[in-house]
Amino acid sequence: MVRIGIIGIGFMGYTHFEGAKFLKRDKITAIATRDKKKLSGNWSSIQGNFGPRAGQVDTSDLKKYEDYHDLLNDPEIDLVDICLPTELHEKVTLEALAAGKNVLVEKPISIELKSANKMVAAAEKAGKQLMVGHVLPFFPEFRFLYETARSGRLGKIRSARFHRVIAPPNWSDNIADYAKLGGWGIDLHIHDNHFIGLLCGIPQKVFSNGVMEQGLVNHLHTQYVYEDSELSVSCVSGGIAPKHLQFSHGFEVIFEEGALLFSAGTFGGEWVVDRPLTEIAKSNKPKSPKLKGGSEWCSAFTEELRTACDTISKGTAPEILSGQLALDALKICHAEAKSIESGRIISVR
Ligand SMILES: NC(=O)C1=CN([C@@H]2O[C@H](COP(=O)(O)OP(=O)(O)OC[C@H]3O[C@@H](n4cnc5c(N)ncnc54)[C@H](OP(=O)(O)O)[C@@H]3O)[C@@H](O)[C@H]2O)C=CC1
Ligand SMILES: O=C1CO[C@H](CO)[C@@H](O)[C@@H]1O
Repeated sequence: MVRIGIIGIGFMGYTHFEGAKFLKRDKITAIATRDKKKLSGNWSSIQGNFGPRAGQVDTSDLKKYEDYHDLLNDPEIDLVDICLPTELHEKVTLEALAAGKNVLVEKPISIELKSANKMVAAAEKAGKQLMVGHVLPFFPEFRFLYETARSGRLGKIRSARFHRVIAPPNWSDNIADYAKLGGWGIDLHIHDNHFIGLLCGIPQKVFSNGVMEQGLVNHLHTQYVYEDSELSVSCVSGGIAPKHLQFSHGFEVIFEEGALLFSAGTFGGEWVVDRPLTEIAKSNKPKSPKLKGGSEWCSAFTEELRTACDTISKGTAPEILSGQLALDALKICHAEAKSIESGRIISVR
């Protein structure tokens, strides 16, 4: 059994906690929160932009720490799951690695490239796993797309178009702090850059235009430029949507032998799947493929945690959660900001 300790009980801490309930072998055994109410199980202040409001949680079987350093020093923790605000990712990751722990840290790895590089290097030096919680590939529709591309069943990808759009989030002071989070061009859109990197590889260059605010990307349209000039990849992402367009994401991917389409979001507080995953192969009629993974709101997080725990027990990190891919996704974000500012195509590498 891999024993997991969560640091930070906010939207993501709660989401990971719920996701972990569906793990068979591995378990959350400890939490660290500064909030006495949360230590006693009253998590009702937590509500993010998907999933239900948290309520009363049974914390009786858990080790409970008010100071996260005590969790880091607990020899009975195998994996530290850092669900803290982004500005604390570097500090707490380095502390956890120094304490001899394997780490799963929420996305984005950091907003600064220097700090992300430092984290990846520290994990290598410590001989511990640094995994970054890029959960998108664990969402059933995205997983299906990724697995279809890997299998070659529909041939090569010719065109891929993604979108991820939100209204400015407000479930905590931390998440409402656009500037501290690096703008939505990092905080939100890094999901797409990570997934696109996984699916199509890291692009050579990007060309973006969009809305910069306070020197950071708020909303953008990006064209990803690959050596293979026949591969067209683009994405629209950002945080300029109106209040009741809380969240929306999806894709249209055209392969040599077919297409996969998907679009869904939270509109006016309701989760709406406006285009369920649809496969249109060759001259076949559209069909809805059977999807893997659970159907709970937090199932993708269960899969992410299962993969992280398997990494600890097997010792090999999959590309999906690797610190390096998370760092490459951040490099794309920085290149996009430069492209918007300069009006030029910018090299990513
Ligand atoms: N993968 C995904 O889909 C998502 C990822 N995220 C990422 O997850 C991370 C956390 O975001 P989210 O959960 O929404 O944020 P929240 O603000 O909801 O939660 C963060 C928690 O961290 C703890 N915390 C805050 N400041 C400090 C501090 N100075 N010292 C110690 N603990 C602190 C608090 O927990 P406590 O009260 O327990 O001390 C707080 O509730 C971010 O990096 C964000 O980008 C966010 C949303 C979705
Ligand atoms: O997916 C997400 C939803 O929006 C949030 C606000 O940008 C992000 O932090 C998060 O990763």
